Amino acid sequence: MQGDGGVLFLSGVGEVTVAVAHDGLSFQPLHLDVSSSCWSSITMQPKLQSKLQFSDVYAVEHLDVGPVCGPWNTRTVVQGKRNTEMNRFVVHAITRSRKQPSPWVPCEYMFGHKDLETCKTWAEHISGCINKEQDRPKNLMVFVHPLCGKGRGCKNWEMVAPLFERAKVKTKVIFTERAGHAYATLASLSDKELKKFDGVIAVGGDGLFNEILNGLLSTRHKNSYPPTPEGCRYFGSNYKCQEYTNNGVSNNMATGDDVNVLSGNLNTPDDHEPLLSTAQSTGLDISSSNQVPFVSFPNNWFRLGIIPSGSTDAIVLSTTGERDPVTSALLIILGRRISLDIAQVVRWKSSPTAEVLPTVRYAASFAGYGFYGEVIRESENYRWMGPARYDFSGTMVFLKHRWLTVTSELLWYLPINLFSLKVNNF
Ligand SMILES: Nc1ncnc2c1ncn2[C@@H]1O[C@H](COP(=O)(O)OP(=O)(O)OP(=O)(O)O)[C@@H](O)[C@H]1O
Repeated sequence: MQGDGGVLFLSGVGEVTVAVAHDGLSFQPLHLDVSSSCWSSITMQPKLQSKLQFSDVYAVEHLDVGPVCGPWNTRTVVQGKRNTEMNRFVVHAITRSRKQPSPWVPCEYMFGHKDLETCKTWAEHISGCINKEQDRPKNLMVFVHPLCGKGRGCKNWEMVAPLFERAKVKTKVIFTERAGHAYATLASLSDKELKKFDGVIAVGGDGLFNEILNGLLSTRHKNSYPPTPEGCRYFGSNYKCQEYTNNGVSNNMATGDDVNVLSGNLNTPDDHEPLLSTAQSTGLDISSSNQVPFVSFPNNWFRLGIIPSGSTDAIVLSTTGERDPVTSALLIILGRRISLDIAQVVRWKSSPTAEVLPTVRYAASFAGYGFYGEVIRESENYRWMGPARYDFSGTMVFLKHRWLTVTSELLWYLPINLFSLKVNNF
């Protein structure tokens, strides 16, 4: 490598002059009769580009001596069609898929050179450039729901895990064993532990994501509660309701007791919600359950991500727009983000001591009540049916024909950052 470029052998193209700019690489075939069709005539793998942005590169690997292909343009004889043995390194990037169902797929630019040191220098230089890319995660906590959707949670994780490994993103993987596992793990995780991670990934559907969201925010989102609706007065004094901020605490700092009061409240029997059963072990080393949180949300560093594997995947469809595990994994690794509005829903309920206490939920993308809530609750009894359970339980609930009277009011929205798609190259 000399200065800002040099000559390398690019697999499928032949000898190229490689120029390095601050934002990427560009390649120019050295022999002009290796025509531009070389870039587009490749049908065996995703199309290579004559320019490569560092923001699209997720890994660089040095390889041993081995074969590098000649030009794929079979009409040319310049470099020959045979493989040539040389020192190699591979630049792993993402590209739009031409043939596969995934909108984004990994693609490889394999470079070769007869000199080992030249190869090493190039690989190190490109690695250095991609390490300067901001906002990429280094350490992620991953929850995999084995029974989500059509039962593809584990398979989807197995499919994308090598991408994280190649990009040197560390992952702590937890396979959920029951409803509420992800919620309990995150809600009780010490902030010191949480700070070791750059984000949390759900390999599952909307329900698992919702557990993660609630587990993270339940003790760490600090804001005054939204104004109480008129109806609250029926349970007690409105003033009393307003006194609480999130975590069941007043404007003063949280105490362990306050947090426990709310946790107890979350688990009242009339909730019947799987995401809030927190009694069993979480599988993580929790240092303190009475912690005073110092990680608070919203913040700019912590990210959430979804590898879509559920029955409906509504949140992924409203972020990346694609229900594709590989696309999501690549966008997560590259640190692409989009902001997602989160709604906080507070229900005021009277406790056995007649005190009015808040029950708090967070929702992304959509929140349901009444018919929708009943369908979701009913459908959990038929998980073995797969996604068809929603049609079945929808019919069942419809036939029950229950009436509910509801008044609703939009309270407020909190934007938090999510991993996902930045509209770029689309
Ligand atoms: N190991 C488990 N066994 C039983 N239930 C689980 C387990 N892990 C998580 N759950 C619960 O299953 C619920 C649904 O999971 P998830 O959202 O991943 O799949 P889905 O319902 O098929 O997808 P979608 O929500 O997109 O329709 C979650 O709310 C979670 O509480």
